[in-house]
Amino acid sequence: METGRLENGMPCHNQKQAITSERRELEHAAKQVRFAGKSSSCSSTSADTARGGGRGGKGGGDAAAADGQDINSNCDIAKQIGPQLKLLPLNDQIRELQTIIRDKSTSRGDFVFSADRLAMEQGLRDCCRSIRIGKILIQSDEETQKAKVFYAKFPPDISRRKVLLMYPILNVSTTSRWLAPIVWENTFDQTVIDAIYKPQNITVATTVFAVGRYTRFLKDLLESAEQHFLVGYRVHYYLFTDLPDQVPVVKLGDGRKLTVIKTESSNRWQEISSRRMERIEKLIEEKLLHKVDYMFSLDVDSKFYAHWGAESLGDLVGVVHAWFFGLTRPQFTYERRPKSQAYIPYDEGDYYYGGAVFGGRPEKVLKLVQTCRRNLDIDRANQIEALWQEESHLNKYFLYNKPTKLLSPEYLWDDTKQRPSFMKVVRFTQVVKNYAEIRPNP
Ligand SMILES: CC(=O)N[C@H]1[C@@H](OP(=O)(O)OP(=O)(O)OC[C@H]2O[C@@H](n3ccc(=O)[nH]c3=O)[C@H](O)[C@@H]2O)O[C@H](CO)[C@H](O)[C@@H]1O
Ligand SMILES: [Mn+2]
Repeated sequence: METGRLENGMPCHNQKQAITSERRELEHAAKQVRFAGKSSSCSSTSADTARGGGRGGKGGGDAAAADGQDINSNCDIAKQIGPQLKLLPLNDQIRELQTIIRDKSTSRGDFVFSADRLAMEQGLRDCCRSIRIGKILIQSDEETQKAKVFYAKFPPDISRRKVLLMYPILNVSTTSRWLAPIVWENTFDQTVIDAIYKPQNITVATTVFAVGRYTRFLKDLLESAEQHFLVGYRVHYYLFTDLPDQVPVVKLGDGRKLTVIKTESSNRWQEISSRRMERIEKLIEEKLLHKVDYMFSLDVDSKFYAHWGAESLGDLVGVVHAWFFGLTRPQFTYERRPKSQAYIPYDEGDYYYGGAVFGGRPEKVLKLVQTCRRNLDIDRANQIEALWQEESHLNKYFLYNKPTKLLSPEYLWDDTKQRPSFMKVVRFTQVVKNYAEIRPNP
């Protein structure tokens, strides 16, 4: 991609309009160059940061490189294509224009003025009448989930030309194929949601496991939860740990409770993570069924950064894993060995769900954890452990028992991953951790 021609060689017939200031704007707008269907521009210097860190060395790196929404992967693509591709960084002028058009108080006139400058096409046509413009529309195919060119019209000699790629429109999907909502910022009205749930005086049970050295995450998780997680609602934390002495004292808000449950340790992290299923099963049967309205299971190595409210509640709730959002089926790290109960063939699957967050009504979650626990037992008897332990089994369960509500990666981000521009808020994130230092085994 090359903009030099715009400033130097491009024949501009309408010289009167191409006054210096307009040219400068054109230049600035041209810097908004991005990939169609990709989220962000990037500079080559950020290309090597934040790759696959959250997956403990298995599977994640490749996935990150192919992630359509990942700012870093744009740079990887730039590297693959070679020096003939130039990515221009987002600058303050563009940010200013974007801020103006998103501001509720912007006047109609200012909106049109700024939107025109961002869109650029008319400006280019006015300025440079001989410029040839092509269009391309790429979307994921509903069936195969692969990128599909729906429409393309280019000048016939495009291969010989310098191409300025601009103004992609990026959409995130807000419903699944089975019409379950996918919760993103701006897809819900918090006032309406609270008006529905507050009068019901609901209680939300929340299970957290902190075994061995993972107790160190408790303070940040609980303190940030008190600031952001279902604030104003009754929340009952059930904290499973082998080290009750290490549970920090955290001041809880009104109507909020914490119960510590002593649990066994294990010398394998895979076991600790997987055994959550049977422990949650027992807890639901003994304490939660018909007593609480909703529940969540959360990873402890996490932190809340922003509002997580009643918009997250539903009969059966799953969250789209940050590293796999926007990827296609074959790239998901499902269990691929038919011998495992978690097996999912390459031509099946909807999303890759994170094991760190799931929830719903207790009776629905009970079915989920029972099924996963049974399948984990069968696998154990057959001496096979699914690639991502209970997360693999959870993905299998959600394939045949579709969640009624999906939370977007805003609800399960990863601190090692750069936030793409279309994602307005990070609500809950996996914190950076040194796996070798905190886990009982490699
Ligand atoms: C973001 C995400 O979806 N993470 C999932 C992923 O990797 P993660 O790397 O997030 O797994 P992890 O090390 O955080 O383990 C999952 C959870 O098990 C607990 N724990 C684990 C080890 C230990 O020594 N002590 C302890 O308490 C703790 O609550 C932790 O949050 O895959 C795991 C299964 O392999 C789980 O499904 C995680 O939820
Ligand atoms: Mn985790």
